[in-house]
Amino acid sequence: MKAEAATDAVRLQGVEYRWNARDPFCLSIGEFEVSRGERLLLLGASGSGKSTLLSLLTGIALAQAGSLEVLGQRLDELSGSGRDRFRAEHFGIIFQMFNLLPYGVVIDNVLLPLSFAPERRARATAAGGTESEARRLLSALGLPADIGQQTAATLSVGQQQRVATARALIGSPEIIVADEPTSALDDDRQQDFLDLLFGQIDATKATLIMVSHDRRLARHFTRVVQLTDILATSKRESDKR
Ligand SMILES: Nc1ncnc2c1ncn2[C@@H]1O[C@H](COP(=O)(O)OP(=O)(O)OP(=O)(O)O)[C@@H](O)[C@H]1O
Repeated sequence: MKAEAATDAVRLQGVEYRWNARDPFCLSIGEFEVSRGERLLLLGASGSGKSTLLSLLTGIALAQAGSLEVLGQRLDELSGSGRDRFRAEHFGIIFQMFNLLPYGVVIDNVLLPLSFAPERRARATAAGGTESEARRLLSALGLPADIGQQTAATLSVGQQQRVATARALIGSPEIIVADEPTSALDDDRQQDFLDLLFGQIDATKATLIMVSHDRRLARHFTRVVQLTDILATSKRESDKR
């Protein structure tokens, strides 16, 4: 479906999810909305369910109850392959472990999402060609000009993180999701990285949803939400007991 500009980026209501039926962990969200263009930081302790929530938002996991809409599209109305296409087209994802193809060269890693996302490919092509757009992003993220043909496995952690970020940004998806992308960096490099990321996001007006347990990042964002504050009331009460 066509994503309408008037809809929220993300809207959840009464969403429940367990990874498996016998697992005591259940993520249970009352209401949660993210407007388009927000830079949202979602804070929560380790194991509280932040990555699980990102898996639900991106359609990697499917909620067992409730309603979850992204850009006006209910994800449970899409088939598994439809959710995969929707994710590739509308989300740029920076994973906690980056998930680069280790034996692929940097340029191929950055271009990868375009194989599954015709609208993103068309935008990157219109911006001057897919390869030149990949190189522009790598350079804007502070990587040297000759890095494109290097294999991903030979990069430092900081370089891998920037390549993963270029891969998320290419073709200007509407929503950028980042799972603790700064956790491996010292304070100065965190600040550098966030400045570069925000600079690129400002240019495309994308929505940013970042999860972290590090509340010192809060000042960089337009809104900060504690995961415990969006849990369904019954779940919050049982956590207190
Ligand atoms: N792919 C998975 N399969 C099964 N269980 C999972 C999976 N991912 C997470 N879990 C479980 O879901 C619960 C919440 O984990 P999650 O990774 O969402 O928390 P988190 O807040 O992101 O933690 P961290 O900050 O340590 O990354 C944990 O009990 C975890 O073991």
